[in-house]
Amino acid sequence: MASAPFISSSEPTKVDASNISSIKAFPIPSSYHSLAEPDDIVDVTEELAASIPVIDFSLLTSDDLKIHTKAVHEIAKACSEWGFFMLTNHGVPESLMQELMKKTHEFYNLPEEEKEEFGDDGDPLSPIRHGTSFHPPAESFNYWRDYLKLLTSPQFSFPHKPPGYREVAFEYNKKINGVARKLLQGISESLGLESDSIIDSSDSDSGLHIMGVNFYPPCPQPHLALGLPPHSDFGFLTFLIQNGIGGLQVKHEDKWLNVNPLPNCLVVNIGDQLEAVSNGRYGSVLHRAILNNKDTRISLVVVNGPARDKEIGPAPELLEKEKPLFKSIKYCDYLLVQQKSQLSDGRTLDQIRYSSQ
Ligand SMILES: O=C(O)CCC(=O)C(=O)O
Ligand SMILES: [Fe+2]
Repeated sequence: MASAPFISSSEPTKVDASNISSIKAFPIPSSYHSLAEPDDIVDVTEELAASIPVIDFSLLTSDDLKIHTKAVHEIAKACSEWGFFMLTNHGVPESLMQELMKKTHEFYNLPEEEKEEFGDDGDPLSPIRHGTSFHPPAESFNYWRDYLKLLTSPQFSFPHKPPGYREVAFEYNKKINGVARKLLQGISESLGLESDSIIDSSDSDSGLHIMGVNFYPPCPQPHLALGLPPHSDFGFLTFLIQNGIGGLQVKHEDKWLNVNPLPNCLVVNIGDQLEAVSNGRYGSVLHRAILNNKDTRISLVVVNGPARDKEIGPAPELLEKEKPLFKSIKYCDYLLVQQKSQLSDGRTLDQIRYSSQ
């Protein structure tokens, strides 16, 4: 079973506040003090953040070849220079995203005992996992978030409560899968591959897709703790939405940048499988979630990926002129490696990287 969902229980620590002059004086347990250098979170460059690429999805899907080709070039640039971008005009209705956030709030407002049946058993391939922190068995710090992780493809698994949550998530997931498919085609083209090359070789239409719901309550000492530590995502692409409260930071040119998404956009980042397929051309971006002491933040990610038993490695077409940087490995085995990794060991991808090229 999961460790007790400590965070969503109303008060992390009972303290007599009558003679405390600042919220910062509330102690959070030292096991949450993962920010070794607290100044780290303010060392961000707003100027660079303003140039985060924006991709207009409607141009990618245009019937006009010139417009489509230009969009593919822009994707190539965003993926190779940044590893993430904001996707606008994606066609996922705003009302659907809002309803999903509303239902997520309702889920987290359920009494703890109502969520017990979904407790994380530690198996990354379990259909529904509810828990707290990041990878509880492998980490040396606790992280200030509760999570829900769902296998949404090939079979759609989702909690049956609160009423309507499953249905709205199903609809959202279907829409995101449509966007993900088109984007993977554009990305294939941007690598000089056939449009369906990545989809076909990874059987991603029957792929293992995972939805993650992150719940970050206000943290009394946000300068000491993190919601999520620096990590890269394991799949091809991650699609993120949030409830209007910021907290996502990405590492770019060795600096942490705050991501302030445009209204209704999808924040997309490259994951490990795409770095492997592209033989390192498109880097899987490091990112993390910081905290605040005022508002509950919710983010929701959909990670699409190859079919569980497909062996994934650099696309053979790319290896005609260059050596492979990564070994091929079955997707489900990669997920197990990631799950077992100590976070301090660096990126999981390094474990399948050829040592000297
Ligand atoms: O909450 C966020 O902004 C980041 C979420 C994330 O990186 C993840 O779920 O993998
Ligand atoms: Fe992530």
